[in-house]
Amino acid sequence: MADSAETRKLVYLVTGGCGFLGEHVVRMLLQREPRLYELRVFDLHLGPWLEELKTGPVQVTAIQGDVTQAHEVAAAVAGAHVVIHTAGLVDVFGRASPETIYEVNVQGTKNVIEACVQTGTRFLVYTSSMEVVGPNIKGHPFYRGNEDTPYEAIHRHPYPCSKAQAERLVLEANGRKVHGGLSLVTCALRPTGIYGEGHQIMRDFYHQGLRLGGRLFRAIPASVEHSRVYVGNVAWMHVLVAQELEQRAALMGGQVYFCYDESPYKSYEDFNMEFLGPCGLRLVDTRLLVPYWLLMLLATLNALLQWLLRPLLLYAPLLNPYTLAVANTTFTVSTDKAQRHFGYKPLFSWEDSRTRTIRWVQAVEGSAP
Ligand SMILES: NC(=O)C1=CN([C@@H]2O[C@H](COP(=O)(O)OP(=O)(O)OC[C@H]3O[C@@H](n4cnc5c(N)ncnc54)[C@H](O)[C@@H]3O)[C@@H](O)[C@H]2O)C=CC1
Ligand SMILES: C[C@@H](CO)CCC[C@@H](C)[C@H]1CC[C@H]2[C@@H]3[C@H](O)CC4=CC(=O)CC[C@]4(C)[C@H]3CC[C@]12C
Repeated sequence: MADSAETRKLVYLVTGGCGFLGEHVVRMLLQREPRLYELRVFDLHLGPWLEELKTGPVQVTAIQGDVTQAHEVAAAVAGAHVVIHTAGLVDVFGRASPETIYEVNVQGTKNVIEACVQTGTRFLVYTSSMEVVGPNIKGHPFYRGNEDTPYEAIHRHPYPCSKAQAERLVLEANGRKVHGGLSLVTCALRPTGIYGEGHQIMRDFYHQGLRLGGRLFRAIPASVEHSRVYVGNVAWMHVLVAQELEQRAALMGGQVYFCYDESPYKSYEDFNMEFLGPCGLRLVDTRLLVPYWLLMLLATLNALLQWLLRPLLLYAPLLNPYTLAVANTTFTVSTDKAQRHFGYKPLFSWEDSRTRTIRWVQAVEGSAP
């Protein structure tokens, strides 16, 4: 579409716009939403890279704010046509308290919804998570499931509980009258494990491998498969949903969509090696030496250490009872609902996603751990 002033009339707000996913959503909007007049980037921690975005035709407004503060959210939402709500505390490592996780992920989402209702913003896209579904506390596998697959979604950990509550609030808000008398249209996207440029956990694994002499030790059987999705395709799905939500409100309003692409089903560790292998690391199979019960013991010791050290320092290793259980439970998605409902097709092929991620990891080598 031609870049002309009369086409540029929409105001978007991206909460968490400086996060791993949020930054990709911001950049994707600037590349793929020709109607954009103003892009508001709302985050607790603003990134310096935002400055470079202020030279283009779109007004980029950086807003340092806290989603737990209703008045800050309302001020950021007022006048926006679309809100993409990605802000959240993504903590399965015990860094934040359950109360804080709830405050950000649930109360923060309530604040976003109420701000839309009070100020008259009609379109809300929420970044939910596969964890709303599973793996559940019983370790039941979710094998090639879709949005309609029956599954006992029971959780205890604060993170999946908070995401499930927030998603439910967003879907229940669909159809509420907003200021001005029109209806709020909401939907929730459920990414599986996101990877790509900026993924902190991938960076952590890479630095762990460098510290261990170029080796990572397999803890999870290769047969335990996870779905993973490239961050660029997750960002693209967010933008596409936001663009289609008005025209297809009756079909898409109140719906959930898994985020998916052509990334292969593999165990979490084997999938990571698609990027870490070409960067010089190798995965050593130690499962004969380290049986699962010993892994559980190590994970439990990590949790105990975290609790004992908390008054002195934050000890938050990747391995804890929750992350081990999740990693050790198959969770794969096979669906085309997003394509059927709003014509989604991945923007990045698996080969392109892999190449981009490898290049990023290679660039990470020089960065501080
Ligand atoms: N990383 C993953 O594999 C997956 C992530 N998700 C969801 O995607 C969303 C983004 O996740 P990531 O980009 O991975 O995490 P991230 O931690 O990189 O980004 C979250 C952003 O939210 C901001 N934020 C946190 N608390 C805030 C507050 N009180 N007020 C304002 N901003 C706040 C952070 O500063 C950060 O920039 C989250 O809602 C997460 O639950 C869903 C599925 C998978
Ligand atoms: C046995 C351990 C040492 O090798 C392996 C530890 C791997 C874990 C750190 C990851 C395994 C599965 C990941 C989670 C999964 O991708 C689903 C997620 C969805 C989200 O919404 C946020 C991230 C996460 C919880 C993700 C976090 C890291 C793992 C637990």
